[in-house]
Order: sequence, then C-alpha cells, then structure tokens
Amino acid sequence: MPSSAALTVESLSFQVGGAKILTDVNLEVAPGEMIGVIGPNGAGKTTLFNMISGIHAPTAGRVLLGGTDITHEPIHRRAKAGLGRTFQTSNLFPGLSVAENVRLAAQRHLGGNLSVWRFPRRGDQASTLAAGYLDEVGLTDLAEAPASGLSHGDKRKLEIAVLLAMDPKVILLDEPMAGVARADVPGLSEVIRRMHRDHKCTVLMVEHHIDVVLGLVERVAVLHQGTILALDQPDAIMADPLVQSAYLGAPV
Ligand SMILES: Nc1ncnc2c1ncn2[C@@H]1O[C@H](COP(=O)(O)OP(=O)(O)OP(=O)(O)O)[C@@H](O)[C@H]1O
Repeated sequence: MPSSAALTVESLSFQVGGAKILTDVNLEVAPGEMIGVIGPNGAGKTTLFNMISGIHAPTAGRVLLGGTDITHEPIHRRAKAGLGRTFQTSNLFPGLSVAENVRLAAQRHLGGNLSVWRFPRRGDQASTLAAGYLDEVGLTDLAEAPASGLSHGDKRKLEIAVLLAMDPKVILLDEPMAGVARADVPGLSEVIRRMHRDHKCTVLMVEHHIDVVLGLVERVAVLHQGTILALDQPDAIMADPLVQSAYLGAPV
C-alpha cells in the first residue's frame, strides 16, 4: 500500500570507503507532524539531512516526498516539489535588508522572475507577503536593517521567514539553536512552534538542545552510530533505558 507520509526515509544507508555512516535508516513523518532528530556528535544527523535534501546521494535506500521518490532529484527540484531547509550556517543575502531577503524569496515563489521592473505588480504582492512573514517571526522592526547585522537568533528567524515565503510542505530545520544566545532560545522556539501550528507544515528538526526538542516535537528519533535507536513520543524517549545509556550516558 502506498504511504500517506509527507516524508519517508526508506532503508537509507550511506557508506564512505569502508565506513558505514548511516545503516538502514527508516523514518516516516506524517503530514503536519514535527519530529526531532537527536543523537551524539557523529551519529549521522547532518548526513541524514544531506541525503534528504539532496546534497549527497545515499549508497542504498530511498527518500520520498509525499509518496514521490526524490532520491535522485537535484536540490532545486526537491525545493520546487516542496522541500525547504535551513542550514547551521546561515544562507541569507547578508548585504540585503531583512525585508529584501524575504521579498526575493516570495517573488521567486510567485513567479520565478526577480525583475520588479518587468513585473511591478508581482513585486508589490511579494512585498506584502514579505511584510506578513516578517511580522510572523517578529522582525518587523528590523525590516530595513541589513541582514548581516542581525544577531544569530534573529538570523534564524529571518531564515524561517524566507522559508515561509517559499511555502514548503516539508521543512528541515538543521540545528536552529546553534550559535543562538541562551536568552534568545525561548523566543526562537516560539517562532518555530507558531510556524508549525499556523502553517500546518511537516517539520523534521535536528537539534542538540534536548529541552527545546522535547518541548516542541510530537516524536523524537534518536540516531546512534548511524542507526535509529528509538523513535517515540518525548516522554517515552526520556524514559527509555536504551536511550539513556547509549545517548545520554546516565538517567535524566
Ligand atoms: N562524506 C564523508 N566522508 C567521510 N566521513 C563522513 C562523511 N560525511 C560524514 N562523515 C562522518 O560520518 C559521521 C557522521 O557525521 P555527521 O556530521 O552526519 O554527524 P552528526 O550527528 O551530524 O554530528 P554533529 O552532531 O557533530 O553535527 C562522522 O564521523 C563524520 O566524520
């Protein structure tokens, strides 16, 4: 029977030389679900994201987006099919203003052409949409500031606004809290929570801040030495002795 999952990772393996980086990873993310991927350094989290987003090809297995096999599709076709990703290192246009970054993404999504001179109405529509997304992530007051001057936390919020402008069905959040000041973590968590709730998008999130993951997601996948050690609701994951000994080292 065909899967109704928004994102399916099926028997995914990745091997470099003799080293097994991922081994037979299976994961189904239901439409509108948010799953967190945790695991110690070197467990294979980034590699898994790179396989899903198309940066590297798996040695074996498949990736399906809404039931369609995208395993061999290039990155831009995956994006067009509705897969969005943020990166640990920001991929914004640093010289452009906060608003321009979102407006360009909205305009590309609307029509693919960046020329406001040839399509002035599309430009207006993109600006209106951009203002809405900036409001959603709480960056309206910084709309005219250069993106390069933002704090790490605000850059992540801007990346989310850029993603929303592209209207993805499935969003991969790659360590959204990395480099973010401790004081900014709750605010950014709230932006992610609202994005998921209001846009009903499917989210897969790699994150080292376990508290953040447990507070946001419906299920947690624990990756350990390239395999899924456990996949369950946050409470069950924290109570799982296998997870405690293999990942956390001690009861929590
Ligand atoms: N292309 C590659 N060639 C060789 N080794 C690789 C390659 N990609 C990943 N690895 C190795 O695979 C393992 C998993 O790396 P990966 O970055 O996916 O882990 P991670 O769980 O994201 O770790 P972290 O939490 O530190 O970001 C590491 O030991 C890494 O050195």
